[in-house]
Amino acid sequence: MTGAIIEISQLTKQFKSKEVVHKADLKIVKGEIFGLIGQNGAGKSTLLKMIGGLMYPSSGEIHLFDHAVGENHAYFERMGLLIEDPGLFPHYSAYENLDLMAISYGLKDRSKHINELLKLVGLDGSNKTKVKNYSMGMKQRLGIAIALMGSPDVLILDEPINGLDPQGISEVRKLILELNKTGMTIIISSHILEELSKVATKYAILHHGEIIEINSKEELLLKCEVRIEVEVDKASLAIPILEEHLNINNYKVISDRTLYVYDTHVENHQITKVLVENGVSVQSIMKHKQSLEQYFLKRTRAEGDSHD
Ligand SMILES: Nc1ncnc2c1ncn2[C@@H]1O[C@H](COP(=O)(O)OP(=O)(O)OP(=O)(O)O)[C@@H](O)[C@H]1O
Repeated sequence: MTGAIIEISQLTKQFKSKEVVHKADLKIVKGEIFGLIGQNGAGKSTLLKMIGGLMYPSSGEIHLFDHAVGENHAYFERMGLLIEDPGLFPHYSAYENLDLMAISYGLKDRSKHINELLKLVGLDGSNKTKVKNYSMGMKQRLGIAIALMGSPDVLILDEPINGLDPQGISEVRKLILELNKTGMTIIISSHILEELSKVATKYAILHHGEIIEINSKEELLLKCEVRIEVEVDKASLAIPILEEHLNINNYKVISDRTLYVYDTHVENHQITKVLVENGVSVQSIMKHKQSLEQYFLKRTRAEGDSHD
C-alpha cells in the first residue's frame, strides 16, 4: 500500500440491472478530509455505505488500515458513520440518546465518555434538553457524537450540512475542522462543492457512479482561480514589459510561451496593447474565471447525462 488507510479498487455496486457505483478507485490518507462531491443520485451514499461496511459491494476490493477487508469485518469497527438519519430518539435528551448507544457498545465508563463527547460536539450546555427541541444543527452534532462513540479512526459523514441553516452549517463545519485537528481522518460528501471546499483537503467528483476526477485542494483552486492566460512568442521577453508598463508583478510563467497574470488591476486589451507595441506578438489572451460550482457543473456536463 501507499500510506493510504483506506484504499478501494474497482468497487462496484449493482442493484438488479442498475449499476450505481462503477469501478471506483480511491486512496485516502490518514489525517485527510476527503470530500466526495456529486449531484443527487450520483452514488455518494452507496459508495460511503460500502466503505463504512453497511453494504456489500457487488465486486471490487476494500483495504482498510493496510488489510484487505474480505470477510473480516472487524476493520469496519474503526469507522464512525453518519449516513442518512442518525436515528435519534426525540423524547430523550442528548445524554440519554448517547447512553443508549454506549450501552449497545458495552462501554464501561459510560458517563465519562458521554460527557467528553457532549463537550467535543458543543452540546454539553444542552444535554438535558429533549432532542425534539434541538435545532437541525444540534441534531446533526449529536449524530456526529453518536458516530464518534466507538472512538473511530475514520469518520464518514454523508451530506452532514443538508437542510441546515447558515449557523448550523458553520457549527458543523467548525466541528469537522476541530476533529480533524485531533488527527481524525474524515470523509464527507456533499452536492455543493463550494461548501465542501471550506473543509476538504482532497476531492473526488462522483458522476453517475463513476469517479471522474480527484483533486488536491491546491489543484482545485488552480482550476478555479481568476487569472489572465497569455500566450506569446517568448514569455521571457513579455515579463519585463508587463512589469515596467503595467506594474504587473503577480504572475506565473507556465512555459516558454505561456504566462498567467493574477493582478486584477489590468484588462486583457491593456496587456495585448503594451506587448504588441513593444514587439512581442500575442497568440492568445483569455480571462479564466469560474466559481467552484461552475467548475463542478462544467466537469459533470462534460461527462454527459445519458448514463441512465
Ligand atoms: N437499495 C437500493 N436499491 C435500488 N436502488 C438504489 C438503492 N439505494 C440507492 N439506489 C439508487 O442508487 C442511485 C444512487 O443513490 P445514492 O443514494 O447512493 O446517491 P447519492 O449520490 O447519495 O444521492 P442523494 O444525495 O440523492 O442521496 C439512485 O438512483 C438510487 O435510487
